[in-house]
Amino acid sequence: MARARLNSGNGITDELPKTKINKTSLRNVKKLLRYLRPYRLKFILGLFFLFLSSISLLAFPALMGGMVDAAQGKQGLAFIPASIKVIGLIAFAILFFQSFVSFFRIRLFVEVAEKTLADIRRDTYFNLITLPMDFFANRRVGELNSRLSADLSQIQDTMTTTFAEMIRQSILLVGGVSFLFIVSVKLTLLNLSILPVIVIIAVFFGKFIRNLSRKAQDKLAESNTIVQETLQGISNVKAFVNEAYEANRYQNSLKAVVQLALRGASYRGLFASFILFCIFGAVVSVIWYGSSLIATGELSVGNLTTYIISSLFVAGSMGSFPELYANVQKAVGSTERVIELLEEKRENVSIIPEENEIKQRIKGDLAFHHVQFAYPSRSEITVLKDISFSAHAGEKIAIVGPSGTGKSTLASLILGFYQPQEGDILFDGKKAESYRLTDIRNQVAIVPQDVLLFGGSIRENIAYGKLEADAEEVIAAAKRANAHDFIMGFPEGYDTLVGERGVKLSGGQRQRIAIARALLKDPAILILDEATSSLDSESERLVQNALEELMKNRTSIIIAHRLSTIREANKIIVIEKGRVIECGTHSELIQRETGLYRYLSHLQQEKVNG
Ligand SMILES: Nc1ncnc2c1ncn2[C@@H]1O[C@H](COP(=O)(O)OP(=O)(O)OP(=O)(O)O)[C@@H](O)[C@H]1O
Repeated sequence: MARARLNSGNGITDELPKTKINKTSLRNVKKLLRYLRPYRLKFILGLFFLFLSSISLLAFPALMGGMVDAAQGKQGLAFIPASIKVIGLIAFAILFFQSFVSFFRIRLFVEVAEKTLADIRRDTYFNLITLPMDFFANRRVGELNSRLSADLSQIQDTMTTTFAEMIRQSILLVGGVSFLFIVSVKLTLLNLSILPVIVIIAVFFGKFIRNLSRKAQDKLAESNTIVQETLQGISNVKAFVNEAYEANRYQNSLKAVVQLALRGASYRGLFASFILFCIFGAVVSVIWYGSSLIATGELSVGNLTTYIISSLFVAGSMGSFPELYANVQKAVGSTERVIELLEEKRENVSIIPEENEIKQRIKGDLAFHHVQFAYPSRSEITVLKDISFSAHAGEKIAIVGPSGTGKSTLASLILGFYQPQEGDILFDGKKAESYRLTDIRNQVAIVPQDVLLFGGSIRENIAYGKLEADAEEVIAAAKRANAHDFIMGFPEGYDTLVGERGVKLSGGQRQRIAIARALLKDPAILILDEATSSLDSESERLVQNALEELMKNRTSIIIAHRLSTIREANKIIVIEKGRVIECGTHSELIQRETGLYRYLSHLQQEKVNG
């Protein structure tokens, strides 16, 4: 039974796994329920309205029965008037009251759930962005994001709908069954005697059928994979003239789907017939037995009406419980995952801007002292081995080496994304650990290889380096980064939107925006991860000039791919397989007959000349 969604959840929760409800999972639910606390008064009021609306619904079977009896002049219940008209008016009054109360119940529940969920969403996001890099290295971020939003929607759904529905259906069930007993013990016992048999068969059979249909779905997914694979690799299929082979493979797979589906259909048909038989069998039995009780004067027609309406309530609530329970199980699973994320160990970074202000200034001396590092997710491979070097404030240090030797890893360590397992990184002669993480990151800037811009305006993207910067500062930085002219060339100037990830700008333009951003940040230490993809020579010159401007008066660590750009560096460090194998100035290194730097340098020279 699909219920209308009452909240802002995105409804992709169908595939969420169910979780067993036990002590541990309930403890997690309790933890998450803390988020309800600020809204508890509204929540309790909502519960009260829910209670009122459910209770008032229970008056209907008695009123309807009373009305039928009143029509025959036999209305004998003390709490119901004898006039049809009065009963009808009371029924409408209750109906009106019920609608009125329901409105407030829904309004309150949705408000509480929306606000609570917004708080949980906010906290999970805050937590997520302050988690260490290693957390993200081990997960696919897109998957994490969609899973998280599915989990939160499930929790939201449960809070707004499932929870209320469970309470309502429980009240209707208890009230309904009580009515059944009050009206006729004999009839109720007859009903209840058949019920367990139906329930047991339905539960077992239902599980069996669900299994079958899951298998059919899996098979269908398999056959879809064939289509996807062959279309993606269509050139292979054609080059090997394997169209017939693939067509046959697909046809066989489809056959298997149909076979499984047909098997499922037989059982499903059997099951449906059985359930229909049971439902109508129960109706016929009740009316049959009820009529015979009317004939002997043990029951009035009104009583039978009350009985039938009450049993509809009871059947309805019984029928809704499996789905409601399944939803609760899913929500418990979701809660577990959300709590897991909320309890994940965070980096020491605050989300309050004032707390991240620089407390300890860094002048710009940087040193690596016997640093050894392996990524936590791949601890068996030591990426950096015994790395030592030093840079005085204001110097230019170039890091050179073949691809995959650990140059970017070195940059990550400077930024404190990871901590070395052995050795120390020193800023102004003091160990990195003696600084707050935010002090280091606030005074180190990186201009990465692939500049990623956020989807806002150019102005916002530059100001990302210093959020409090005013318009003049942004323009000054853009001018120094050789970006002002091209920005002013756009009709909207600094308000031009850069498109998702900055796709509307060229590579060189994006780089100059990143340089302007770093200029605004004005760091003591700059890390420059040189772009491998080459720009055209004019763009290259503009970027290079901007970089020279950026490197002035600060320590610069240049991860260089084009050796022509680092001739002036104070020191060139050559890394191979995670070790420093050469270190010196360009003129020193180029003289080493068998040196790697000399070899790489010649190689690039040949490429340029050739
Ligand atoms: N997050 C990570 N988790 C595990 N291993 C990683 C991670 N990032 C990089 N590595 C591994 O560490 C090694 C060094 O990578 P790194 O990116 O530092 O090399 P690089 O010298 O910068 O290469 P390039 O010049 O191609 O950019 C590689 O073997 C890489 O596979």
